[in-house]
Amino acid sequence: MAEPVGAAIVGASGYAARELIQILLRHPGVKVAVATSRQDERLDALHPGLTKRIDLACEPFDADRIAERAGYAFLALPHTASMAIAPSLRERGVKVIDLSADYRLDDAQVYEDWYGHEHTDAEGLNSAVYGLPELFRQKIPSATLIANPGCYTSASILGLAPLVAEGLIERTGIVIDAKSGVSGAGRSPKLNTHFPECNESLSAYSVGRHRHTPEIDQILTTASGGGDPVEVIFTPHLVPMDRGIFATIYAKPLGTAVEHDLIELYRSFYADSPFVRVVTHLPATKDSAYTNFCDITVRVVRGRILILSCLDNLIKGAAGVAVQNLNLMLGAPEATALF
Ligand SMILES: NC(=O)C1=CN([C@@H]2O[C@H](COP(=O)(O)OP(=O)(O)OC[C@H]3O[C@@H](n4cnc5c(N)ncnc54)[C@H](OP(=O)(O)O)[C@@H]3O)[C@@H](O)[C@H]2O)C=CC1
Ligand SMILES: CC(=O)N[C@@H](CCC(=O)OP(=O)(O)O)C(=O)O
Repeated sequence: MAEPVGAAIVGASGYAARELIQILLRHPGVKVAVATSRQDERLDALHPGLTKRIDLACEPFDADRIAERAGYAFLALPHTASMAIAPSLRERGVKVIDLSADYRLDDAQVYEDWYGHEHTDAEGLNSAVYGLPELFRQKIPSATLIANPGCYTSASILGLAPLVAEGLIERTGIVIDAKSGVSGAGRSPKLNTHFPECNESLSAYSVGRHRHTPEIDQILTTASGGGDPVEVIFTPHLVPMDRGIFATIYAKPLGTAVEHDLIELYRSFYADSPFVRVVTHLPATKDSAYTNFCDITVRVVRGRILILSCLDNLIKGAAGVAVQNLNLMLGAPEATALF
């Protein structure tokens, strides 16, 4: 049997990193060979809930040491931290799957406008492939840098892609009312995710200015085949639950919409996508929690199309899709280690 490929987890103490490690520990073709952290700790001390033991101590980030032991690096870092180190890995031949937002937007100026930071890796931005396999499966195997999608973004894009690809809805005025569990904000404590602040409370945030807006617009415009930009009104909410994203999406059809036909369209659009479940019941976050599934259904109400889309933010929204991307890059079955 071939030797497993080495993988590095950068930012090993975070939530997305924990899910990645958990998934990779059951991957037959991959060995977690390096974990880097600013914390001098063992992985099992950082993540006592891992269901399989891993005997690995974290080390400070060092591109040379990663390149010696790993062909692939997952960057589970905040945005700006990823683009500060991705070039050093790629120069050494390490393929990068970046979970942050640093390589998702095509245009450095749009990144600067929405993230408030200058983009410092133009070459990376040009070569990155957006890692949503359901739309870009053909491009991923040859990529050397994957821009893994955001969690709200995946739920929203997967919910809308069949309609924009078929030109069935108006391209502007699409409303995405989205909710996230608190783990979506990461493990580092912040005031709004402090228990007494968010427990027993539901709140909207970043109204009209959430950074996932241009990402959703960009990918849906591509999925529509180009032309006038698709524009969404995206409103995120924080919900006092650990995990899960739920997006309720409203779109105006260009002709008469028939629910049954739309369900058939979605089934056919995702026929080759093992992790999109087009369902007829109303989905709930509990049904996709801890899985790599995105559950979607469609309704027609008073002439509007409603799409309900939900997934686990840490798995289908982050670590699970990252492993889907790795599998495609390795030429392995896309679902390896994910069921
Ligand atoms: N949480 C979610 O649902 C999703 C998250 N993402 C994205 O994935 C990435 C990781 O998210 P998540 O795991 O939730 O975040 P966490 O805050 O849980 O973890 C991020 C880790 O990055 C390291 N880190 C933090 N700041 C810096 C810095 N300035 N320089 C270097 N390293 C730093 C820390 O690791 P250490 O202390 O070990 O060095 C930290 O634990 C982010 O870009 C996030 O936006 C994407 C989709 C969904
Ligand atoms: C609840 C919460 O705070 N969620 C995060 C999104 C998590 C995510 O997908 O972020 P990236 O685009 O950085 O990968 C937010 O709204 O910024």
